[in-house]
Amino acid sequence: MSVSGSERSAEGNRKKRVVIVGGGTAGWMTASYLTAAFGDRVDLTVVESAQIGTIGVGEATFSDIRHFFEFLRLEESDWMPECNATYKLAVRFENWREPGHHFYHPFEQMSSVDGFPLSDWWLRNPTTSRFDKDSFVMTSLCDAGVSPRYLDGSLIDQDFVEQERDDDSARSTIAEYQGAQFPYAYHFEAHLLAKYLTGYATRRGTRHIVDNVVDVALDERGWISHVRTEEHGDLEADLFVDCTGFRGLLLNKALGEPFVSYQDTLPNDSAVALQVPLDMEREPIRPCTTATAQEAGWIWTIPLISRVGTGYVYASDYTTPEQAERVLRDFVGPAAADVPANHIKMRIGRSRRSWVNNCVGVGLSSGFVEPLESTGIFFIHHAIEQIVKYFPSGGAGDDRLRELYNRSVGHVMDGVREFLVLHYRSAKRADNQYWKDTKTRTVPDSLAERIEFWKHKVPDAETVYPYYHGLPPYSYNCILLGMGGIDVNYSPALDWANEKAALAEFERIRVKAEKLVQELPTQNEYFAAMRAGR
Ligand SMILES: Cc1cc2nc3c(=O)[nH]c(=O)nc-3n(C[C@H](O)[C@H](O)[C@H](O)COP(=O)(O)OP(=O)(O)OC[C@H]3O[C@@H](n4cnc5c(N)ncnc54)[C@H](O)[C@@H]3O)c2cc1C
Ligand SMILES: N[C@@H](Cc1c[nH]c2cc(Cl)ccc12)C(=O)O
Repeated sequence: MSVSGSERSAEGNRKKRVVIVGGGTAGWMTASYLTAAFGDRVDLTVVESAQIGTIGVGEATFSDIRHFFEFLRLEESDWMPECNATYKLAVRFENWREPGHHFYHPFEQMSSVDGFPLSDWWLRNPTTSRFDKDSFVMTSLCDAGVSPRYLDGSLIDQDFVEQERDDDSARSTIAEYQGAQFPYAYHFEAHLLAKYLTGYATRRGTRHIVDNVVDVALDERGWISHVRTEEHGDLEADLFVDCTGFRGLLLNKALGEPFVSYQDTLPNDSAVALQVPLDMEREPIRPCTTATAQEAGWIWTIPLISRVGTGYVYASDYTTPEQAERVLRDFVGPAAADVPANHIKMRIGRSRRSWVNNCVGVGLSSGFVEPLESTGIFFIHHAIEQIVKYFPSGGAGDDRLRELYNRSVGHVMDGVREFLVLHYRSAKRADNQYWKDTKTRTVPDSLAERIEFWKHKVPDAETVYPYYHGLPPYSYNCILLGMGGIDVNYSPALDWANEKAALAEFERIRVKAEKLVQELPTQNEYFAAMRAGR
């Protein structure tokens, strides 16, 4: 049966009621975005427990998150100081190849010369031993610890052109900006962002209830009719958003949607985190996330204003929480002596479907992979954009919209899973059982085949995971060439090609990096100026 446009708009015009259960980063990002998208044409409620805490460890993001802030019409100077935020130009991988080795995965598109990516040219004739330094300007900026903006706030000269916008301009989404690589992302305290967004959303009409949801009631069709709270009665809605974190209270527990584990290919299932004070007068704020390989996983280092978020992500099959905490404390040194450790058990994988009937899971309830490439908040942001894109009418087409949503969200997580598995499979390090097993553990089927292709032709759009999952082919090049455990060959055609233009491109990158390192302020200088109101 088809639904006419007028019938649909009549149903669509009724004010929709949305109840979001959970007030972590996912809950408040969703509330803020829906408010910004629909204004008071949608009736929004967020209910969060005062007893059940949120996950917040000091997070790193994708550069795409700027579209989220732009959608909310927020400037960096509005939210960054509130969230102890800093800039992230890359992920720096330490000791994944061998002790003392490091390389970067930067926010910078890799150039092509005569139709071949720079990685191919570099493999044919490595200018130095550092693929990342020869091919990307950002690598030098990270080593030098500088900000991607000058003290007057202007952005470094990149191919990317910042859009001029005024209050009436259209707002962009992630999908519209594929191809143009923005030069940086952020580090921030996710729980402070949730707090900031609480103010944003409630000032714009979102109802905020602090209470425990104690029951989720289903109607005869198996749809959620209401959630029951301890002190605020029953909350009814057209759409329920499950932002209850790893619990998946609505989606997994009440609706019984199965959780598909990724544990067979990504065994890290635990973390221990610390918030370490940082003396900004003396210590540099590195403009990158650092991922340092360890005996049973890796340690993240995320520089924030006045502190560093750090934690050890490990596989409980290979070490214990006590040993992991010891390794982390040794790594950080005396600065962590009085800081309490936060032990976290992670649920790795995704709900089979994230949207079931009138319930959609966003955040950890929908799915999570270990934070190696900082994808958690990207998953949330992507999911919210898709909710708006596939927002239900209440009519007969909704099944199809949900199906499209589930495909899109499933592809993003499955694609990211492949990308992360590649990190372990391609890491040269094999000095203990944990690292040896990364070479023999099963990988997602198609990845095994892709790796065989990549040995002879560096990753491009034709050979990476074929659906949108946030990561461009150049990211795969960075990991393969940086990790060093899989032999990658250059395209044979380059033996007959003239490399003059490629050598000129490497030289252009070197000169540009040298110039920017001279000119740019350090992150410490930049954020001191921002916080002083510039
Ligand atoms: C170790 C680790 C490191 C991470 N690092 C990064 C990173 O670098 N980059 C990144 O992008 N992401 C990272 N993430 C992910 C990121 O922290 C989360 O995606 C993000 O915080 C969203 O969490 P959430 O809102 O889904 O869940 P939570 O923060 O767990 O929030 C759950 C909410 O549900 C509420 N709730 C639960 N049950 C009930 C109930 N019965 N009644 C009422 N309310 C209830 C709670 O009160 C809480 O408000 C990391 C995660 C982990 C575990
Ligand atoms: N579109 C994403 C993907 C991305 C491109 N380069 C990087 C580098 C790193 Cl460290 C993470 C993510 C990415 C984005 O632009 O954020």
